[in-house]
Amino acid sequence: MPPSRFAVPAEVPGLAARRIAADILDGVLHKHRTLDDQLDGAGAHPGLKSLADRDRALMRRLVSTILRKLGTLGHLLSRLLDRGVPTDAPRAQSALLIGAAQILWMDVPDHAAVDLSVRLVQSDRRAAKYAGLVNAVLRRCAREGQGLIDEISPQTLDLPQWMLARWNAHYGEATARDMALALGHEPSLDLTVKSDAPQWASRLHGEILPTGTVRTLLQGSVTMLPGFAEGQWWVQDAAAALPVRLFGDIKDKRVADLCAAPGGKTAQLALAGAQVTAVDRSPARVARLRDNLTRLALQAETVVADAAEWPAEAASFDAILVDAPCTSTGTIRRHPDVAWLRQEGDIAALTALQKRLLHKAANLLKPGGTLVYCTCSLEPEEGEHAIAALLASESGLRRAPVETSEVAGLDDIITADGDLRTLPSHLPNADPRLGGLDGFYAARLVKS
Ligand SMILES: C[S@@+](CC[C@H](N)C(=O)[O-])C[C@H]1O[C@@H](n2cnc3c(N)ncnc32)[C@H](O)[C@@H]1O
Repeated sequence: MPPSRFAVPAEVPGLAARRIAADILDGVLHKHRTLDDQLDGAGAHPGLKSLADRDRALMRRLVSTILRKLGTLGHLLSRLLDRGVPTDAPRAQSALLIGAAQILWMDVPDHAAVDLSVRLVQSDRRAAKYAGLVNAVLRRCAREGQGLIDEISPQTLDLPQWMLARWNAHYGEATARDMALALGHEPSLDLTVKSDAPQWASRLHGEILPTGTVRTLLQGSVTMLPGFAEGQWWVQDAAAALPVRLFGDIKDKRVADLCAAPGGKTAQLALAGAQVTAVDRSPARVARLRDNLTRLALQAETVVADAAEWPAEAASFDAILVDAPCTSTGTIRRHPDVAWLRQEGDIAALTALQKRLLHKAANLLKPGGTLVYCTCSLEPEEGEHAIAALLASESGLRRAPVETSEVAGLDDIITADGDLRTLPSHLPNADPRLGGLDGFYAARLVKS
């Protein structure tokens, strides 16, 4: 990205945030780059450094909203544009998406949304000729957009059709529809606290979920919130906090966390008093895990390795967690780019890796030890089917079904086999922003 793009003097307030939003959107939609990659770390958009916190939060919300409503926006723009969205100028497309999303779902005056999108195209060589079109279409969107959306069922448009078809087949159409509906809402911020949840719920204007997670609607940078710098909590979806609970009492037990970074579950294991070895293949992510543990004042040994090939001694761990890499379709609420970046063909490659990791875990586990396998995927191949295949091939393992009492009485998240299966539509709330869970699967197995 040439720096001259953001070095425009005396820029109109708010334009830099929209320009960065357009760049990041192009990154997801046309360059296959994840949001996380473009927002943090070495690959982060260079213009982010000069954005004020408020503009940065607005930009993030804008991009997330567009990705969450991409099918609806595509439908709407096709109704408002006689000849379709211009294909010879990506900036015209992103300016239309950005303008329409602000008009329909964000607290931005319509005239400002239109004006900023027109400026976005005017400052792009290829898109400048579409300034008049963008102006006219967005004005029409302000007048007619909501009416056009009310004519359709937007939630089923806002997911790739291959994904929706799989969920229809596995969960049934009614549940798949509820899941799609839940994914349309901006999620809460979920925190795992080290202790004294009531105090943190009160200080962070949140509530305590039955499972102990503190859930709040606070927005903006988490690093500015009370308790972050003091290491009193970490960000972790309420569903992601459940698999580690399945180990029960692990104080002083030797535990391997085989896909550990950035360390949300490692932190839970360390907090519970386990002697944790945290393994992850990615050096950069292990560095982040170490930083997180330092902030939280928790200890774990860290190893950078392919866990499936890790040369640790067989039968040497009391407990093993495999939080396997997966398609992450359960995290679309928090990572709406996942819906558009994933392909159905990704599932097969990931299930092959999950299988290798599971067999390694079975080998490293002591007799009598407990293995917890989990993924943040809604695809049965990465959950139920993976465990069925493992149990069929490893006769020394048996399932230890999860009891309702272990998950705060939430019986609808336990399957007939006794595994955990959380869905985005679970834990409903009258205020949808306070409801929902990431989609997780977890199974607990014991070695004889
Ligand atoms: C779902 S994330 C883990 C999240 C983590 N357990 C937490 O709670 O914060 C999966 C992790 O697996 C790591 N990974 C992928 N393939 C791996 C392999 N073969 N061996 C070890 N780690 C691997 C990725 O780098 C990624 O950090």
